[in-house]
Amino acid sequence: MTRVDVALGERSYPIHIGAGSLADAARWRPAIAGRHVLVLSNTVVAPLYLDRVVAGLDGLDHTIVVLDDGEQHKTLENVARIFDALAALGASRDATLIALGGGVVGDLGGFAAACWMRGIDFVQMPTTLLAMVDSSVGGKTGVNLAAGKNLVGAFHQPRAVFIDTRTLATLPRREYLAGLAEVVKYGAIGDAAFFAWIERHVEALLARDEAALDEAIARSCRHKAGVVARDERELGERALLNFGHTFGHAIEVEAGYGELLHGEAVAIGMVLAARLSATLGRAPRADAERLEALLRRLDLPTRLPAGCQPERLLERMRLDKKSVSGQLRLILWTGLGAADVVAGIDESRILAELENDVANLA
Ligand SMILES: NC(=O)c1ccc[n+]([C@@H]2O[C@H](COP(=O)([O-])OP(=O)(O)OC[C@H]3O[C@@H](n4cnc5c(N)ncnc54)[C@H](O)[C@@H]3O)[C@@H](O)[C@H]2O)c1
Ligand SMILES: O=C(O)C(=O)C[C@@H](O)[C@H](O)[C@H](O)COP(=O)(O)O
Ligand SMILES: [Zn+2]
Repeated sequence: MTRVDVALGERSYPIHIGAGSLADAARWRPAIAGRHVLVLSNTVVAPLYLDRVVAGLDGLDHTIVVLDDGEQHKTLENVARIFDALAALGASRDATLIALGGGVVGDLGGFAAACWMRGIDFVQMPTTLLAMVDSSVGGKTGVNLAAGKNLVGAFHQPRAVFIDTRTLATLPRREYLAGLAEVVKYGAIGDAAFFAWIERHVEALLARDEAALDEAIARSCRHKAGVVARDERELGERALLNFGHTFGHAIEVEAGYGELLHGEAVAIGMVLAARLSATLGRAPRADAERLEALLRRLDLPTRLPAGCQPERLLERMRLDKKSVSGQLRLILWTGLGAADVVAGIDESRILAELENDVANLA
């Protein structure tokens, strides 16, 4: 079992990484303070793993909410469903919400926990690679609107994160690869040595080799925990974790929620950000090519899907949460392992980069 701590004063919490932890209630049960527990999951994960968690809730009053599967269900309507279930349970302020599933369940459950009685405890039990390396850590919670990704949300840190790496055995390949995109992101934005490690371990990662996975998850969690501890509310450095996301979120919404996975859209977005950095003379083009080559080896998409309209993508990008007074701010890089926040980019340069991609000129 590996432990990584997120150091946030009185809101500090541990991330426990290891095989089999869901069935080991003695390990996670101490994270539950009160008598009331709501377990949130979805129609895919619940049949696989819910019984392990429920078996550990002996003596507590609990209820279960099972969401329909998919990004299109990360909605305010489903948050309201959770409130109804908490009300029916009679959940008081010392209640705990357990989010058992991928990033959709975690983001949505965390947001419901942030709102119920102005904030109750929540515990993350991530079951996708993406949720293990990224969404279960750091306390960004929220839901999508038709207008854009994660537009409604709150910062609300979990009490603890329990990563049972054994659950990855049932994760579909496409979902697994999407998680690897966020792993690559950590190397790209701040850890060139980790990037090189991923390059050397592509085959092991594709084969879901246990040792390689443990290393990738632990390094990713350590990276994110450090950034969150230094900048919990994204006033500075945390924005770098959004590398590829201004493009990526716009692509995700334009494609239609659930069509392109979050990690896939981020992969395309990171390549666009890297290429734009090169076009603006901020970074070597060879580094953009190296990033794209790695993502391709991981069988991730790196170019815009057919039918994407650059003008529409740019319009969507303007609603990005990093914009200030309507002015876009993008995470670009100066090369592999070094990203920064850039404001004041001429929008025509961004549009041209999108058009190049669509025309496959790159
Ligand atoms: N809060 C954050 O910091 C943060 C970070 C990154 C991404 N996100 C958000 O996370 C979401 C994406 O998360 P995701 O990629 O986990 O998607 P997801 O939650 O939709 O899960 C992916 C798919 O895998 C299935 N699944 C989950 N665990 C499984 C298992 N062990 N075996 C078999 N199937 C399993 C799910 O039912 C779903 O079909 C997006 O909404 C994104 O915006 C949030
Ligand atoms: O934790 C963060 O900070 C991130 O930006 C991590 C991202 O991978 C994640 O997709 C996050 O949900 C995006 O946040 P948003 O603020 O752009 O909605
Ligand atoms: Zn992301």
